Amino acid sequence: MAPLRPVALRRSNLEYLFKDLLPKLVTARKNDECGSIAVCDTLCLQALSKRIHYGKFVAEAKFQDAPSEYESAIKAKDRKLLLELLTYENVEALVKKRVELKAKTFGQVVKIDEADNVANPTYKIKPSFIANLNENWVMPLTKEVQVEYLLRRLE
Ligand SMILES: O=C(O)C(=O)C[C@]1(C(=O)O)C=C[C@@H](O)C=C1
Repeated sequence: MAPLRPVALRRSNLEYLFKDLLPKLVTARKNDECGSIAVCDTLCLQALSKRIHYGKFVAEAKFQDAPSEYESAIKAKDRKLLLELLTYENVEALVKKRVELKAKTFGQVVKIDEADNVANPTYKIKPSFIANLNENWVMPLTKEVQVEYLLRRLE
């Protein structure tokens, strides 16, 4: 397998993270929990980075499945074609549904009344927000990693 070099997050991604995403998730206010917040943020970013960089293993499997198709796109340095080859829209739709279901399951605020009836479910975070985040940010970055990996695959 070709060496797995890290693919750096581009400035535009960092800008998106701090200017667009975080303000949608949190409210700025003074508090004394900065240390714990920084630890949680770091764990989240590490998990995201791991998920995104697993794209390299997926790309390798895709390459081994159809080496000649990928080789010609790699030799032509054709990013657009590589992106087309490695994209499976049906898989992406399934992943999106699964992410939303997981966000519903794990983000549910579990409340029962005195008669043990489960109240209408409410969520700590809107499940569709997480699903859209995955669709618009995590999957495109995973694919970017796959393209970058494949472009170096024949070196
Ligand atoms: O499952 C794959 O084939 C992947 O490459 C992963 C992934 C994803 O990020 O979830 C990325 C690209 C594909 O279009 C579908 C899904």
